Amino acid sequence: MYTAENIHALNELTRKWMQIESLPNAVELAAADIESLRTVLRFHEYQYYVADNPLISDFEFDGLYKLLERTEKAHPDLITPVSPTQRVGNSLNQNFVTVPHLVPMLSLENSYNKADLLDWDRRVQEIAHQPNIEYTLEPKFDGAGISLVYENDVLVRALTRGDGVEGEDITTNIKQIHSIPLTAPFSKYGIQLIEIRGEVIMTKQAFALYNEKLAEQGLSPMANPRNAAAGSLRMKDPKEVAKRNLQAFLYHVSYYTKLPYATETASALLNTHAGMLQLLWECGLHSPVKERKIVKGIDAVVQQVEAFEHLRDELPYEIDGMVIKVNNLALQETLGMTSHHPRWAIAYKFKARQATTVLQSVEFQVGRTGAVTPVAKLNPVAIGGVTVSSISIHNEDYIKEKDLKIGDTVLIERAGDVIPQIVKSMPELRTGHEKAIHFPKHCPVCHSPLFKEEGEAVWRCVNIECKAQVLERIIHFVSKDAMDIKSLGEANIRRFYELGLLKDIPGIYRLDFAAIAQLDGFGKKSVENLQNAIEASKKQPLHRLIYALGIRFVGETTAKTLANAVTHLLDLAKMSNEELQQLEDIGVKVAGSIQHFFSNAQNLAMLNELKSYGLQFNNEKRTQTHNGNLQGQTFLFTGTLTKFKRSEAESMVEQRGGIIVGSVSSKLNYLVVGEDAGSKLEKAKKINTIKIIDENEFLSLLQQ
Ligand SMILES: NC(=O)c1ccc[n+]([C@@H]2O[C@H](COP(=O)([O-])OP(=O)(O)OC[C@H]3O[C@@H](n4cnc5c(N)ncnc54)[C@H](O)[C@@H]3O)[C@@H](O)[C@H]2O)c1
Ligand SMILES: [Zn+2]
Repeated sequence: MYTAENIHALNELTRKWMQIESLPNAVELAAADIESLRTVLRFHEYQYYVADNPLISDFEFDGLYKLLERTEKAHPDLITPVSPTQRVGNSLNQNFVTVPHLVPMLSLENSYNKADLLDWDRRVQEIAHQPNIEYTLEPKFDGAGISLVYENDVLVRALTRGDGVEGEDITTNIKQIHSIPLTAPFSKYGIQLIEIRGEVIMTKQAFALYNEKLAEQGLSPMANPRNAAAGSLRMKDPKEVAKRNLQAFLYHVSYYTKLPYATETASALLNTHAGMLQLLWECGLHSPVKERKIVKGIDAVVQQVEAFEHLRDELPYEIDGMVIKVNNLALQETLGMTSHHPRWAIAYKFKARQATTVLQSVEFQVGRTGAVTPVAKLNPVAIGGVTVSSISIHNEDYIKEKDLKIGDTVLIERAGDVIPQIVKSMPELRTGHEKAIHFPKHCPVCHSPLFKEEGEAVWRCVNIECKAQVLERIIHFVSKDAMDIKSLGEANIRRFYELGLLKDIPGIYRLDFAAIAQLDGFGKKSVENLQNAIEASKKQPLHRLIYALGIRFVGETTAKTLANAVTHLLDLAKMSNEELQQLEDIGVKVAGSIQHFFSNAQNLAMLNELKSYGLQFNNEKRTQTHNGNLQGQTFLFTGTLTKFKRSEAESMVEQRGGIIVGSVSSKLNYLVVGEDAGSKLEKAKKINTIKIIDENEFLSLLQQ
């Protein structure tokens, strides 16, 4: 569609309009410039919707789109039916059958500031001929839009948004999502056929787990939950979809027909948007009834969106803004829609979390397991208030997959507390001066040759004495989530190592404090602190020690599982591969790595030395709670607990000898269900050995 030359020219035009758009005083273009801006927008729409390959961030695109809107408003005579403002985007995929929506699935008008909201409210008031409009606010869920049709209480069809007029039929895939019921009692409300809109999302937790699994298989991580969710919908194998643990929020009824015998007043819920959400909820659909707010007047709206932006990172799922809707459905009808969006709703977008920048160079770092990780150095760029200047690019396959070169323009994303990721490179924008990234053949630290195991993406330095690895192992050992020896930070470890004062992990417990006291910057007090902190670490519970050892694939969760499974650390050395695999979430790969660790003579010598210094090798909980009434029973909590915090409930179980597990499986004894329990409950119902109990039953179980 576009030649390389076109792309370069359009990229330059884009940068020009972006600059103009970012000027402090909103400018409008001269009539003659409109067509050029439209060409730029059409190009980016094509890249985004058709080629699935955006070259600017959404924030940048929205800015250009607004510039066009403003200009068209000033010159209404120049609006043409083919202007980008006159339609919804196009993203149809040939692999699925397409089916028309009952009502077109439009876009939303976007706003980024208070002034835009006030402006919109003024327009609503004008058309409504009334002040103080009642609005609802909902999170703008950051996933993939879907449309569902229930007919005679049965889910008959699920579509993607597609081009807004027609969507792809993804019914089979959607049926894998547990928060979408296959049947729902709409007939109780006199409804025969109903079309519902919503968003399929992946929670932050499911996303993290999914990425962990990808990493275990040596595959590259996904950049964000949205891509992971959207990608799932169009997968060919529904079983794969089921594995991704997707969820859905249903937030809009776009159409319904009444049963012939239904009276006009079948339900008062049918009069407002909030009522509709309630109706969906009562029919068993996951609508945002708890999340939504109803307010009067735009000032209250502004207050609420600000409050929500602060909450953003605490939510279990990603949202990229809020959607504000007119609550009264009759008024919605009066307001109607443009060809692009309904006039009764507007999205308020939060601060952007994506940006484009240039990849300047690549450094290679050696980790504690010898894995060599390439780290890209970037032109510093601010995203969501933080400046990002370097970013892990994981491994050689990742570099190939993302097609990264030094000098490339890249799109990066920083979502909440997730480590920033490169979403993509933009080979279209290359000038020919970019350089390939060459992976080293030798360890950048100890210079021994690097090896790559069959089926793995990672190159490793296998020299066990490699300085980088030794240092990283010690740094990991003392880190916050491991032995947490705060006074012995990374800088001290490096310094002591260089001076020959610290060579390995057990060396921490035979540090020569007299020698340290002689060093610059170490007073009596700081040496004492260091000594105390090291001494205190001997009391750290077993699971921290296991995690601190840095066994490959053994993260904090697995370390807890292992600690719970034994009474003494060295019991792990005696467990067979099969026994290890019986444990929660331990598969063949993790079990192999644990066995590998415990069969290494050097590791065993290290453990024996640590033991001789008095570190906690016993599972204290097990020895103390040998007679606990929940001894050996496994528990999992789901939903919102109302009587206690989840962490409290978990420690009550552990104090009585019970074990907390991470997921529903046949190894689970009790599922404790709070409010709004979701997929875990559904899954547990299918395994009849699991006892499903509520909070009260849980309490009486504790007291037995
Ligand atoms: N980067 C680029 O080059 C480029 C090009 C074209 C478009 N885009 C981006 O695509 C976006 C336009 O896409 P869009 O039309 O899907 O708009 P949108 O994503 O801004 O908003 C509309 C969507 O929000 C979702 N949504 C989530 N929660 C909702 C709720 N509670 N109520 C209603 N809807 C809710 C729905 O799926 C709906 O379709 C723009 O933000 C633009 O930045 C980017
Ligand atoms: Zn090395």
